[in-house]
Amino acid sequence: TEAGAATGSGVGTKGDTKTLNLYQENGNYYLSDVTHTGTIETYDAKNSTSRYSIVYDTDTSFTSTAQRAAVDAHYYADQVYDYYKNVHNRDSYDNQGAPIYSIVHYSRNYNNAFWNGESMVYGDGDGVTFSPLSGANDVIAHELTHAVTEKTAGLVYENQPGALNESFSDVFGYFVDPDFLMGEDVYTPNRSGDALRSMSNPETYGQPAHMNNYKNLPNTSAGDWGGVHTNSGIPNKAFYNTVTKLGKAKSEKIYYRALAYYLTPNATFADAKAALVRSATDLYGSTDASTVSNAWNQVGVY
Ligand SMILES: CCC(=O)Oc1c(C)cccc1C(=O)O
Ligand SMILES: [Ca+2]
Ligand SMILES: [Zn+2]
Repeated sequence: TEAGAATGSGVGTKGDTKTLNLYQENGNYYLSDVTHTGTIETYDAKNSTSRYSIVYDTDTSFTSTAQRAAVDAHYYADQVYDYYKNVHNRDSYDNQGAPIYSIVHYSRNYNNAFWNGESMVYGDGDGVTFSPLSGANDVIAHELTHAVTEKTAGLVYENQPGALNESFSDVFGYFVDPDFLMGEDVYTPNRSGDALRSMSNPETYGQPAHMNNYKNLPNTSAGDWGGVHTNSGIPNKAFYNTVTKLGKAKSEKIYYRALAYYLTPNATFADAKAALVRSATDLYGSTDASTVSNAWNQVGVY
């Protein structure tokens, strides 16, 4: 038969069955989703950090244990692509239909996920701190939003702009997975009810929720570039204050507008407040804008 799009199914990291968009050629079925402008493709690093090969099978069902992380990465990449297209009319992270690449089984016992400038990369976790990191849609949304941020505001990954970079990734993680926990589905598989971060109560996981507790860490790798994963608790709490008042529909338009039109690479928390207040004014007027302003006042950003 002619090569082209096919539909299949796979078993994810939680043992659940998911429908998959595939590409069929010469009797092989690839994790290559050709239903959008750019393809969405999923690769396997096989515990290496430099050699990847596209995941494929000789039939349309991806049910092996080794394929589970790839099934989730592929399915959730499509879900996050659809979120940005359907809600914000943004065609992939560059708004020009860039292909989206995911790499799973990166390294060994790797408790990390990251955007490497062209692909989302997921470790398998060590089974204690994390289970395979592609198993949570808020993680995929977080990573792909790093790519959106890079193509829009370009928030520099250090100090306050870096903490904003992190926060915007968590915020769009909320919009795709609307609960205030981040990474809860892959964090500590042997303990329930906890998470990597909490946006409603950042302090639960050691993050500040107010400027009075801003942590001045060194702008080094060891200092997490001025504590970008620590100080993001403050803008995350401001987001929590905003979305609990304005709701998801208004908040996602305000946050996307600020990210795509107003924020600049060296934005401080005060700049982010101003950008969000301006976006709220543009879209919904002064009452909602003052709600946003108060949300930031409450975390000590005046
Ligand atoms: C919610 C996703 C997330 O935070 O991924 C990271 C992990 C698990 C470790 C180190 C960095 C990141 C990141 O993407 O910032
Ligand atoms: Ca979540
Ligand atoms: Zn991040």
